Amino acid sequence: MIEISNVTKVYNNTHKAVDSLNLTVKDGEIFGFLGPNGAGKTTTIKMLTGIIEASEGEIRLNGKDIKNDTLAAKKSFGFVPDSPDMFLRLKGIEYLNFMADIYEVPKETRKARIESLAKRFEIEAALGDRIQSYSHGMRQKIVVMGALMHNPDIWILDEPMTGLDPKAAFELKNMMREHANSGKIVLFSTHVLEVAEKICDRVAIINKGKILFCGTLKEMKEHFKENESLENMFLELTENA
Ligand SMILES: Nc1ncnc2c1ncn2[C@@H]1O[C@H](COP(=O)(O)OP(=O)(O)OP(=O)(O)O)[C@@H](O)[C@H]1O
Repeated sequence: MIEISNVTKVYNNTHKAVDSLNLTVKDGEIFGFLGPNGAGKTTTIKMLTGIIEASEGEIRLNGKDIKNDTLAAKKSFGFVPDSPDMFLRLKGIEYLNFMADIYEVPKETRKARIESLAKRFEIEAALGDRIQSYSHGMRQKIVVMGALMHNPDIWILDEPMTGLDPKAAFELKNMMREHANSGKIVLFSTHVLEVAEKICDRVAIINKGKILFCGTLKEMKEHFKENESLENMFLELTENA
């Protein structure tokens, strides 16, 4: 379970990027975090993953407080940031082994995991190449693979579909569904409404740091007018905020 309680982030003592956010993500859910540019999605994800500290409030991942029990909390999730441009000098396989080392994944387990993920993402042939020679989509794939090396209960992904070709996006969506169906959590941010519409069990819509709506897509459709496209609902939500 992910529990976000009264979380606020103020940048430079002036700019409130996230304002008194409350959110609970339950086991078995794919949870979409939706919002326009600058809404506060990445800021929330950075607080969730312990990259930055909340100005106020509390965040727990599987009961572990990200501020006071950081290591235990961090072990429970795998994180895919919004830019995959990192560790460019490493070869793909070196990066995966590096991630597996950090999370103390036994040699045999990691080998099987790398083989199975590489096959799914059709990246086997490139694992011996440096990441700097990869396309954006290939970098995205290797970062996703790295985040999954320790088989985390909670997946946290910031705009994960960006740059993936249709086959890879399809595979990732299937993997997200399988993970949620096994009783685990997937939380991801997006401003691509169709992605959320297709795979999320619940969504939260955030704008100007505040949650405007949280619930199932069905509830959202009922909440607004029947049969209206998510895009219209989304515009309605954000325009009048
Ligand atoms: N390090 C920072 N210092 C100051 N302000 C910041 C910082 N990071 C983000 N902001 C501001 O906080 C607000 C929320 O930004 P954030 O990156 O969380 O939005 P987002 O929903 O992820 O947007 P996008 O979809 O464009 O990535 C924006 O107004 C942004 O300019």
